[in-house]
Amino acid sequence: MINAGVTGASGRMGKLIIENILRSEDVCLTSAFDLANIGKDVGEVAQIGTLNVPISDVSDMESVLKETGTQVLIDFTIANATVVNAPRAAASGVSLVIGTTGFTPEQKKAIEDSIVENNVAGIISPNYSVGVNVFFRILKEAAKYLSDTDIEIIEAHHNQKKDAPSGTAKGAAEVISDVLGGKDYVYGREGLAPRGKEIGIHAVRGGDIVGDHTVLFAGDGERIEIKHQAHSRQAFAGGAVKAAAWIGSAGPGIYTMQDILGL
Ligand SMILES: NC(=O)C1=CN([C@@H]2O[C@H](COP(=O)(O)OP(=O)(O)OC[C@H]3O[C@@H](n4cnc5c(N)ncnc54)[C@H](OP(=O)(O)O)[C@@H]3O)[C@@H](O)[C@H]2O)C=CC1
Ligand SMILES: O=C(O)C1=N[C@H](C(=O)O)C[C@H](O)C1
Repeated sequence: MINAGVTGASGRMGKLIIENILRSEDVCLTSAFDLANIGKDVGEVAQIGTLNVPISDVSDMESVLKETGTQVLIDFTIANATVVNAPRAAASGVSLVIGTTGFTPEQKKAIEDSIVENNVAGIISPNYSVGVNVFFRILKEAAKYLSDTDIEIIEAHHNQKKDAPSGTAKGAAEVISDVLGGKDYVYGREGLAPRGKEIGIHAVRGGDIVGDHTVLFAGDGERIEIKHQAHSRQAFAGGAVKAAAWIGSAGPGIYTMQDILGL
């Protein structure tokens, strides 16, 4: 059994991850952190019954992780918080499953460095669903044969999402760019904006859309659209708990969802 903590425990993803941990035979909830509801039982906040795990203030992170024997921290918060909290957990010898998106390249590198320097295991993935990771794999194949087409990525999410474009859209662009030997990205277009060889990336925000990603390869006289749609956050939460079970028994290093899913 792996002892897991959850940061962002009162958030949309945090609450669902806690529900998934309760159903898991491999992962056990030992700690929870957030900005609000400090001291309240995390199960009561998530409206799933008393769990006897209080929500702790992140300022007490090191002592709480130690006292509770937490081995893996699952973090779905916001980039500016993760870049501070994840290295603190790593320095306490705790492995990391990071779902937060919106990092700058420097923030992502700082977290990766903390994983390596502290000899823990860690994964930073913009999307823990099986489907999106298969979608990435399909994009890698498609890009090999469609290098002459115009490539556009369109993502749509709910109106509460803070970062844009999504981490998954940026991940899709990276997969394609790697195959094509490096591409420039253009985020949206306005005014005089003739198309070049870039990958266009476009973000739509509205209502309760869970997460749609479409990659368009448009050529002369034809086009291919490759699309993933999440119907429920369960697709992400289930994957994050699976990753925690895997990371908790892995050796030190930085891993990907491809490693965990065997893709
Ligand atoms: N990788 C994946 O598969 C997925 C990734 N995500 C990403 O996960 C992140 C969270 O998404 P979501 O759950 O929808 O967002 P929410 O805003 O619902 O949840 C985030 C939670 O983190 C809390 N928080 C903010 N700052 C801190 C901090 N310093 N310490 C502890 N807790 C903090 C927030 O508190 P408060 O509200 O008070 O600010 C909130 O409770 C986003 O970056 C999103 O893009 C989402 C879905 C899937
Ligand atoms: O904020 C969300 O909701 C989501 N964020 C992730 C992202 O930015 O790619 C993953 C998913 O699409 C939902």
